[in-house]
Amino acid sequence: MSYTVKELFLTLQGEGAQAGRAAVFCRFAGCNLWSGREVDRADAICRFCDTDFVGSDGGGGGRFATPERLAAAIAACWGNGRRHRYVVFTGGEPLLQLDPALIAAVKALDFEIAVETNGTIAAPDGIDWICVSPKAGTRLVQRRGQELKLVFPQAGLMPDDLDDIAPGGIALGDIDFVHRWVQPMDGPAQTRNTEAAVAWCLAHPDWRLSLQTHKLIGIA
Ligand SMILES: C[S@@+](CC[C@H](N)C(=O)[O-])C[C@H]1O[C@@H](n2cnc3c(N)ncnc32)[C@H](O)[C@@H]1O
Ligand SMILES: Nc1nc2[nH]cc(C(=O)O)c2c(=O)[nH]1
Ligand code: SF4
Ligand SMILES: [Mg+2]
Repeated sequence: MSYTVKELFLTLQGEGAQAGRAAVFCRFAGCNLWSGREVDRADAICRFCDTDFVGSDGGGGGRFATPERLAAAIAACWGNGRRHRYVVFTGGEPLLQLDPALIAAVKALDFEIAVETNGTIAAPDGIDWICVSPKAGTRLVQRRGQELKLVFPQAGLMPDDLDDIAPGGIALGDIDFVHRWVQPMDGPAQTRNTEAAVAWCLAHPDWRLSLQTHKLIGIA
């Protein structure tokens, strides 16, 4: 299988429980919830996306013919050190492309593997850190992982709606995550959304605030 990558870059994970950790970001092209074209945004299932994932023209992007070639590009992006290697597969929707062969190839180069997914596709085995960010109007297929990161507020998918599906603490029935975050929706109402997210966490201490810290400090 070949892989289409929008961009590859070394930065700090900006969000969630791994915020501040050095990581190679492998941003796959394409998503199942939006074409990525502005003309289609209003009709998309996911309408608030902050990311350009169309094509393969970003820094380090391209078509990779084999898992070994993509893994080698990820390792080159990291540099020489073999310790604490960390790759975050994102997109677009990474689970459209991330497969067992690529997981094995980056593992062979000593990487710990994380994924940022919308939760509509089951994750393959072998991923060390699964962050699911569910989207209103979709079925939550990937219901376990390390973190659940809800972009907030989303009409039709408030944290309460998840409780309705399966009440009772962090393990919500078969919805089972170690951490639960609300992340203010970036966009025109960002300030108001942040205030609302703070208020939510104060009233619901089982949820924590995730800020997009890379945006705060002006890195990718
Ligand atoms: C661009 S998405 C790519 C991964 C995957 N498709 C997903 O949605 O989880 C990466 C992360 O950014 C979040 N995100 C996207 N647009 C956002 C926005 N406008 N404000 C805050 N977070 C956003 C997503 O929910 C997800 O957690
Ligand atoms: N620094 C940084 N951290 C991130 N965490 C999740 C991101 C994403 O777009 O998936 C992201 C991103 O785009 N940049
Ligand atoms: S699911 Fe993720 S990549 Fe796709 S449009 Fe929504 S936020 Fe963007
Ligand atoms: Mg991002």
